[in-house]
Parts: sequence; C-alpha cells; structure tokens
Amino acid sequence: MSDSENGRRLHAVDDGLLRRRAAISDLGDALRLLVEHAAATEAPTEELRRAAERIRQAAAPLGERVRGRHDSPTADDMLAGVRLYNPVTGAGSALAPPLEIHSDGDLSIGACTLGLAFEGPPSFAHGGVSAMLLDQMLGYAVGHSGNPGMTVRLDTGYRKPVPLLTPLRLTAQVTGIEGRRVTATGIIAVAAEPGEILVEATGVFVALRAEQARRLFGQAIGRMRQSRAG
Ligand SMILES: CCCCCCCC(=O)SCCNC(=O)CCNC(=O)[C@H](O)C(C)(C)COP(=O)(O)OP(=O)(O)OC[C@H]1O[C@@H](n2cnc3c(N)ncnc32)[C@H](O)[C@@H]1OP(=O)(O)O
Repeated sequence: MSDSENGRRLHAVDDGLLRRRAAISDLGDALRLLVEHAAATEAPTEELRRAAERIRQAAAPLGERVRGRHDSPTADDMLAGVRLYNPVTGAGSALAPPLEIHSDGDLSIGACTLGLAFEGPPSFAHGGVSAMLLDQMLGYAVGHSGNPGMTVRLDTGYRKPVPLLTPLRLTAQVTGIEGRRVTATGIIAVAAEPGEILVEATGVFVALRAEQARRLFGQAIGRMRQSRAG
C-alpha cells in the first residue's frame, strides 16, 4: 500500500471512529432525556405502559452485539482517557449527569446540573450522587497531577443540601503526595455562589504496583491491544 493510500485508510478509520463517538453521544443524550422524563413524568398510566413497550423494542437491536466484562468499548481509548460510558462523565452513559471537567493549573474544575433522576431528599441530590461526583473530581485531579491511582478512602462532609436543576461548580486539587499515596480535596457549590461549600470531600488514592495493575486490568488491556492490532 502506498503512503497516500495508507494515509487515506487511516483518515477513513479516524472518520469512522469520530462518527461512532458522535453517535454514542447522541444516543447518550437521548437516553438521559428518557431517564429524566421517566423520573419526572406524570403521564397517564396507559402512556407509561406504551412507553415501556416501545423502549423494550428500541433496546432489542442494541443488545444483539454486546461486549463482555473485560472488553473495552471499541470507541474508547483507555490510554488517552477517552471513556464514553464512565457513569459520571461519559457522553454515552445514561447514568452520567454528565459532569464536564477541565483543569486550570493545579485546580480541576467541574460543571453539571443534576436532574430529578438524582433526587434523594425532596428537591435535593442524593448524598451518594454527591460522593460519586467528588470521587470523580478528586480522581481527575490526582490523575492530572501525574500520579494516577485508585480511591482507597473517601471522606465526605455534607454541609448543605445540593439543589437539583441548578448549575453546579465543583473543584478539586491534590494536597499531598507520600510515596504511592496521594491525597486530594474537593467541594461542590452552586455555580452562582461558588464560595459557599455544600459538600466537601477528602480522598486518598493509591498508585498501583505493576503487578497489581496486571492482576486487575491485564485482561482488559490485553484484549484492547488485540482488538487494535486486528
Ligand atoms: C479520571 C479517572 C477518575 C476515576 C475516579 C474514580 C476512582 C475510583 O472510583 S477507583 C474504584 C474504587 N476503588 C477501588 O476499587 C480500590 C480498591 N482497593 C484496592 O484494590 C487496593 O486497596 C489497592 C490495589 C488500591 C491497593 O492495595 P495495596 O497495595 O495492598 O494497598 P496497601 O499496601 O494496603 O496500601 C498502600 C498505601 O495506601 C494506604 N491505604 C490503604 N488503604 C487506605 C485507607 N483506606 N485510608 C488511608 N490510607 C490507606 C496504606 O496505608 C499504604 O500507605 P503506605 O504505602 O504509606 O504504607
């Protein structure tokens, strides 16, 4: 194959991947709309039954070709941090708000709005959802510092309830590194009042030893390499 033919082939593969990622995001948007409407709806009972039937019909073709536990999604790039089904940030996940995170120097900054599907106490977010958002924020900050690790401890302080249907601002930063252990802290606030802390968390993350990474993720990484080579 000539260089230009090879270049065209690579370009076509990239275009295909980008189209697949865009389609996954589009499906994610549709699913999140469905989840939110399903949590908020007061439609008549018969409409709920009809919707359930139509949703089962729509889901069936998606279930015809599925990946196994150790197979990475083909549209993901784990090494580049592209995880489309991450339940907190993934554009393709029906469960994710999704939380959008970026960095400003050492500070990681996140934004999301939680719908009624995330309700715990009436009109406020479930406490487990706040912990989930903060685990992701702290994990992102830890990874951004160049010392990625897994959460071994997450302490969460709930000072005030987190309102639903209200833009939120989350921040996180690394506060200490001791050997394999990295500590990070983070908060959730309403975007319009970023100085008022609603929830705060401190997390401890541990970098995996090579042997631990192989034991926990070896199968998934091996299959990802295989599918890329094929
Ligand atoms: C961008 C991506 C964002 C992702 C964010 C989401 C992150 C996650 O949710 S990860 C998923 C949840 N976490 C897990 O499933 C981890 C489960 N835990 C484990 O598998 C193991 O603890 C593992 C492999 C991480 C470490 O095991 P191991 O190496 O045996 O740990 P161990 O030697 O006991 O401890 C290592 C260090 O951590 C410390 N440590 C361990 N547990 C704790 C704890 N609960 N609190 C404080 N420190 C602890 C130890 O004291 C030790 O410190 P030091 O080296 O200074 O003595």
